[in-house]
Amino acid sequence: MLVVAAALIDAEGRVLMARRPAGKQHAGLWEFPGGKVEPGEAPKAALVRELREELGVEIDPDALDPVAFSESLGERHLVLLLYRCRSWRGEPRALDAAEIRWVAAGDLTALDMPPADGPLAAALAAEC
Ligand SMILES: Nc1nc2c([nH]c(=O)n2[C@H]2C[C@H](O)[C@@H](COP(=O)(O)OP(=O)(O)OP(=O)(O)O)O2)c(=O)[nH]1
Repeated sequence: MLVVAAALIDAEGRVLMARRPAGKQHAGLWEFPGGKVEPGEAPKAALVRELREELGVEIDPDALDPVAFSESLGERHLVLLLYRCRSWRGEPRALDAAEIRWVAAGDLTALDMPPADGPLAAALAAEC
């Protein structure tokens, strides 16, 4: 399963994190907004679509820069691609998540996250 996710970074260098809603796998854990790439879909196009659906923001695919990827061998083999984004249109809203929060880069690794996210948060924090 290929999953794309974004670190939206604001002017203060904080990262937007989303808490997974009840009833879903990893409920209550903090994740980077994003979702599954559909068959035949380009990764960046999938991420633009997911951020529109989940946060109500519009993003130019050219504003997405790859940061790192990680893999997790759970029930399903997951490959998670993380992109960085510093510009978008609209104010992010929690349309899908239980909650969204701006988090200082240095505080990211303290959040409870799905297993695949830890290495990505560390890579992002090291660059910010
Ligand atoms: N969006 C996102 N998903 C992540 C992260 N880390 C991680 O393990 N995942 C997993 C959780 C899910 O199994 C999958 C993303 O799928 P999703 O959020 O589109 O779909 P879902 O299973 O929650 O719900 P559904 O669309 O199948 O109903 O990737 C992350 O940082 N962001």
